Amino acid sequence: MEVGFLGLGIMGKAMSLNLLRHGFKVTVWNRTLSKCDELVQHGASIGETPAAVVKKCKYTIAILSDPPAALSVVFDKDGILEQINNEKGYIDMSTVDADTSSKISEAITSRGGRFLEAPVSGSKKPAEDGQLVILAAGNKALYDEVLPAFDVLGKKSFFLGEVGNGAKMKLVVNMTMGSMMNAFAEGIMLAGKSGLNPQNLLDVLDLGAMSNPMFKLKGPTILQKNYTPAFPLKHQQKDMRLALALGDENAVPMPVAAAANEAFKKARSLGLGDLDFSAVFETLKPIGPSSS
Ligand SMILES: NC(=O)C1=CN([C@@H]2O[C@H](COP(=O)(O)OP(=O)(O)OC[C@H]3O[C@@H](n4cnc5c(N)ncnc54)[C@H](OP(=O)(O)O)[C@@H]3O)[C@@H](O)[C@H]2O)C=CC1
Ligand SMILES: O=CC(=O)O
Repeated sequence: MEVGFLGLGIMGKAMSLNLLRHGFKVTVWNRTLSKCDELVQHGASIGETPAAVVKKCKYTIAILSDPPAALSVVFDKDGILEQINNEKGYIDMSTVDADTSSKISEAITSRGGRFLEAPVSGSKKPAEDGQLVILAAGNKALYDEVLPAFDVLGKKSFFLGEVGNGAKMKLVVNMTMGSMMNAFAEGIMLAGKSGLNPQNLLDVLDLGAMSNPMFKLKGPTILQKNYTPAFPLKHQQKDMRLALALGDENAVPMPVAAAANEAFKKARSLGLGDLDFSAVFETLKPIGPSSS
């Protein structure tokens, strides 16, 4: 199977490598074109523009940072719309809001193309291991056709119906995750400041009802102050922002998520946006001379 792949960030690089490893022919494009070189060493071809990738490939997948990026590769010069037609399918796996996804869907389908949104749950390691959870919605026939690719990229794919449902599900999941990360960070800080050994807290949490892979993975790295990005904090804050807007539209009070969003915003204001989202822990430290 031949696929185009747009976006070689943390997720896109791991996912496209995974497709290559499993025998897919992959044509890659990235805004910073030099990032394609490593993929070429693993057998990928390069498309000079998103339009060139779509011209060459029946199916094109994208995973890009945010709504402006997702819209740009579709609508801008040399974008997808220049080559989309009734023989082509476009699959956007970026985390965006339902409105952005719907705009893209309308533009693609009005030119005869088929569209699927398919954001993913799972971070760098699950992407490397083909263990993502895929939250697809849109054209069901296209979903069925690209399942062989989803089976390589993920451990489970959901088809959630009309365009927008995948985006909404992803935002609900990440809103929950961002709130949990803040509670976890506060717990670790409180344990340490009140004279407990934070490692003991991790051990206790891991044995109880709150045990989960995220605490297991991020607890030790927070204690080591290792914030090498797997999921960049700026993207987690974008997801909180978009989830809060979804709450706004639906009149759902979300005080916990709103507080978590403020913490991520504070982290960004401290210059931590490119670090892992667990770096929100750093916002809990007093700024200036330490006090007891
Ligand atoms: N990392 C994670 O754990 C997960 C991330 N996601 C979501 O997946 C998406 C990608 O995340 P991730 O790979 O971590 O992000 P990165 O920041 O590592 O990569 C972002 C990608 O988007 C591209 N990009 C940014 N702006 C533009 C633009 N205006 N036009 C074209 N391309 C652009 C970047 O290109 P360039 O190299 O030129 O900057 C890069 O390829 C995000 O929506 C994120 O929320 C979902 C699940 C997990
Ligand atoms: O979007 C991030 C993730 O870990 O899922």
